[in-house]
Order: sequence, then C-alpha cells, then structure tokens
Amino acid sequence: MDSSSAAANSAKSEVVETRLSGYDLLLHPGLNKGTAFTEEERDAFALHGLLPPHVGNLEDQLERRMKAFDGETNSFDRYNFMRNLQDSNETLFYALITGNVEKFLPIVYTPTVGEGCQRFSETWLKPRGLFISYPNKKRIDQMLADPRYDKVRCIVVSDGERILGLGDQGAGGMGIPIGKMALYTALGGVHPEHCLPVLLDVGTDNEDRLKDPIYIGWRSKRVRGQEYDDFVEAFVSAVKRRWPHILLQWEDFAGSNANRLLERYRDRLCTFNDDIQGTAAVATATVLGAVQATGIPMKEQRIGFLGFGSAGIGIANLLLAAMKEDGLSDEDAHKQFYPVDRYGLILAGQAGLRPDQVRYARKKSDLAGWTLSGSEQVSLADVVRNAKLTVLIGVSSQAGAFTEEIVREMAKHTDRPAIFPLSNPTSKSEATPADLTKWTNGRALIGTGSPFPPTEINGKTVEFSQTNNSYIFPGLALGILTSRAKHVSDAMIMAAAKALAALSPTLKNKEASLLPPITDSRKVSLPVAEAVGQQAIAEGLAGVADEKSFEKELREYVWEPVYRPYVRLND
Ligand SMILES: NC(=O)c1ccc[n+]([C@@H]2O[C@H](COP(=O)([O-])OP(=O)(O)OC[C@H]3O[C@@H](n4cnc5c(N)ncnc54)[C@H](O)[C@@H]3O)[C@@H](O)[C@H]2O)c1
Ligand SMILES: O=C(O)C[C@H](O)C(=O)O
Ligand SMILES: [Mn+2]
Repeated sequence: MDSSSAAANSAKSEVVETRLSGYDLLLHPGLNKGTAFTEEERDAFALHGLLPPHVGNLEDQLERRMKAFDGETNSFDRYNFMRNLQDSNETLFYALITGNVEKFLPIVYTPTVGEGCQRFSETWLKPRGLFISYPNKKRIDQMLADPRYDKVRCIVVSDGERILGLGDQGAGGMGIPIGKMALYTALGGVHPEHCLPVLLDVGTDNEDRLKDPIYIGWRSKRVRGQEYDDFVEAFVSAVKRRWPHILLQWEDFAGSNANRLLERYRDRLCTFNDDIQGTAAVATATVLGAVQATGIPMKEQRIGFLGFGSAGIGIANLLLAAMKEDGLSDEDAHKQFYPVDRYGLILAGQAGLRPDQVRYARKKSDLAGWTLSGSEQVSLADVVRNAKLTVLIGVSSQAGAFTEEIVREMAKHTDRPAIFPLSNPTSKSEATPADLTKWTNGRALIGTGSPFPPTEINGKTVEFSQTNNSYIFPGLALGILTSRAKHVSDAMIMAAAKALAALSPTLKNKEASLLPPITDSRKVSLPVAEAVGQQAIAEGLAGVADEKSFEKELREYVWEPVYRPYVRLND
C-alpha cells in the first residue's frame, strides 16, 4: 500500500506500509496515532522529538481523552472537542465513541450537531469533506479529482436548507453530512476513508447568517429554480464520472426538493434520501413494535401525522406498504392515515398540495359524523377526537404541538397510545416523553427523535426509544456497500425496517421499549445490512455473485478503530 491512502483497506491487514514522513503521519487524521507510535515507528519515521517521550497505547489515550472531554462544561464545547479530535486522530475518535455510544452520540450527532451547524462559522478550522459552492460550478470535476478521494465509496450530501428542525443554515449545514458519516463509521463500520461529506453551497435565505460578518459560506440568497436543478445535475454527473458505483445519501433538503431529487436520481445511481426512506424504516420498525406491544394488528392501526412533508410522506408510504402486506387493499390502507399539515387535516381539493400529499388527502365524506371545533380547518385535536388514533407521529418541527389536551383525548380511546414526537433537535420535539408519560399515567408507548432521559411514574423508571434514522442508515449503507447494490429499492428499505423490528424488545416483553437500546445500535447495523444485501440480491440489484460472497464481504469489510503497525517504504 502506498502514501496517503495507506489506511485504505487496512482494516484487516496487519501492517500499513507508507512513504509518508513522520510529520505527515502526525498531520493525517486517518493515520495519526499520537503518543501511541511505538519506539520502532519513532525510529523509522524520525518521530523522536516531535512527540512527547511517553510511549502510550490506545487504552491510555482513551482514558486521557475521556478526562479532557468530561472537563468541558457544555455540550457545544464537547462537540468542538470531538470535532477537533476527529480531525487529528480518527482512530481515537471512533474508539472513544464505540466504547460509549450512549454518551457520545448526543454530542457528535443529534441534538448537539444542530448547534454545531448554527455556530459552524465559529468553529471551522480544518478541511473535512467538500464545500461545493455555486460560484465553483465549473470546477466540480477538478475538486473531485484529488487523488485523496480515490477510495471514496459513499457520500452524504446536503444543501443545508432544512437542518433538523432548525431551518436554513447555509454552509453551516456541513455539520450534518459530517455527523452522519461519523455514524457510518462508528455504527456501521464503514471505513472512514470511504466516506465523503459534501455541502452544496447554493447560498442561504437565513438573514442572520447573511448579515453575520463571520459567516463562512457563500454570501448570497439561495439559487433556486432551473439554476439550482442545473447545479445539482452538474454535481451528480461529476460524481458519477468520478465514482461510477458511488452510494449517494441525500440529507436535510427542504420541502419538495427532497422528494423531487430522489425521484429524479433514484434510477440513475445508487441513492436514497435518509429523511424520507431512513426515517420511514425506523418509524415503521417502531410501529411494528407498537403492534407487538398492543396486539392491535397493523391493518387496524389508525395513524395520524402532524407534519406531512418529506419525513411524514416517507413514513406513510412504508406504513402503507406494511398495511397492504397485512391484507388491506390500496384504497382501504389509505383510509388508515390522517395527515395533518400546517392548514389542518389534508383534504382533497385543498390548494397548494404537493402530488405526494394529494394521495393521502381525505375526502370530506370520510368525515361524516365528525364533530369539528371550527368551520375552516380540521385540527389535530379534531382528528384525535374523531378518528380515535392509535398512533400519532410528529414530524412538524413544532415544539409542544402534542398538547396535554390532545394527548389526554387520544388516551381516552386506546389503552396504549403510541406517540412519536420525532422532530429534532430536542427543542423542536412535539412533546417531552416525561409529559406524555404523565398525561397518560404511563400508558403511552413513546419514541422520540432526539434522546431524552428516563422518567419515573408510579414508582417505576421508564426508558424511551430514540426513534431516529441512525438505527437504519449506517446498516443500510453497510448492506449497500458490501452487496455492491446498484440501486436502493423500496423493498430494501422495508427489509431494513423488518430487520430492526425483529430486534424489538417487545417481542419478548410487551412492556419493554419498542426499539433496542441505543447502546446496541452498533449491533443493529449488521442484521440491517444483511437484510438489505439479501434483498438486493433477491431483486437482482446486487453486484456480488451470491449470498455467500455477500456474507464474506460483509464479514471482512467492517472497520474497527484499532492502531495498526506502520512500516516505512523507502523512496
Ligand atoms: N427522528 C428522525 O429520525 C427524523 C427523521 C427525519 C426528520 N425528522 C424531523 O422531522 C421534522 C420534519 O422533517 P421533514 O424532512 O419532514 O421536513 P419538511 O419541511 O419536509 O416537512 C415539515 C412539514 O411540517 C409542516 N408544518 C409546518 N408547520 C406546521 C404546523 N404548525 N402544523 C402542522 N404541520 C406543520 C410543513 O408544512 C411541512 O409539510 C424535522 O424536525 C426533522 O428534524 C426526524
Ligand atoms: O439527523 C437526525 O437526527 C435525524 C433526521 O435525519 C433529521 O433530519 O432530523
Ligand atoms: Mn436528516
């Protein structure tokens, strides 16, 4: 192996051979070992003096970093601490996270990554990933051509317009692709050198950013319309030229762009939208957990949504497929859904609906016999009262929208209301799980997008499932990469959902959480990857010859954060 790409595919090889100088090794986040360089390596790479004299190992580095991390006083400083560690020593960064997923996930990922994006300009120091800005449109091929990217196999791309529920963060949105790709490696075992976070900087409509003198992005209003589409097209085409077999994950695109771009590109390359499809898989798995816990079959679940955009529609589409598998016709399955958006329940003929919303619009005749509180809109409270929902999903970014009145009403009509405030970060959650527990006297089955601490009710401690697509996308990516899938089908997404549902603790105990604990999320990725790869093979979408070669590739692929010995190659 050679020079800067020495780390590539080294996961299973014992020794890394490189021509890099000692100083370059120290500056290379993928190769740096800090104080863990051995005496022999210090001799071979002339590292004496550049390093303090102590020769350590990963274990004592972990102890030292943990102490320093614990010394940081707020989550934003902890986020920066971890970003700096990632940019100086990836092995140590990932060893720290994988050793304590519960502690580090809320820092490198949701919710703190949200603040990381809002304050990105304060913190940016070193290159990670690619900023592809609109004025550089003609240079995309040139930027991708760098040999440092030869090993890239997967990209997470955002245009920063809908960062969690925090809106347009412009170039600061880069925090999201970086955070998602950190989970590719930490939870999915994807080699860090195979990952490229990308931010398409097409400007921002966030006035605070535009007038902030320290803003690091392209200072312009967002490019929209045909120019935007042409720019995305230029990006996707350049990516395809550079890496014909790339996996491209779309993340945190706003409104109709998310769905439009997915539909445009899903047959042209191996691609999925995490907010639509990853979210659909985790939500469906959670609802399947609720089916287990309540004994109410899928086809009898009455499901309400607050917020019917990318995530809401994606979830509805997969749940609809699950209802049809459970025996309902397409028409009857649609009747189990109650999509509420900003103008109330989505009704046929309503102005301004997107085509994918229209499919779920309810007819006025469906509401015969309903008692409504107003004459204009059908509110969420109206829906809960009249439709007697069994499941309520929040993907609206409207903090506190699941009010006490609404939740108590829902709990009148069903023993174990399944309530999922999925909006992120914590500040945008439709309700806190502590309130939901209190208002339902502990009967609610709860899943939240962001992590929340356990609560007490009637002398019992209740833990909450974090219903976040982080249960899905790392394993989904791992399955796609190791089966060498050419496309991502809806059936592959369903396979991921079912693989996660098969790990629901409710299968053994109806009182248990709906999803396995977040501490297990590394273990979840493997069965998810297996299910995804097997489905790709079954559909003829895989590049591997058969199941046996897929299993072999999967076993051999997973990257672990451990130091490998280095040997210097002479020029
Ligand atoms: N837990 C997870 O894994 C997960 C995954 C994806 C998205 N999310 C969260 O879900 C939220 C929405 O994401 P999205 O991609 O669907 O965004 P989106 O912008 O596509 O959709 C949001 C929808 O909410 C609607 N809305 C706005 N105000 C409303 C109101 N007052 N009442 C009802 N509806 C209202 C909008 O009209 C829009 O249709 C975000 O907070 C995001 O962080 C969570
Ligand atoms: O990023 C997350 O935590 C989940 C999801 O992709 C979101 O956009 O909220
Ligand atoms: Mn997202």
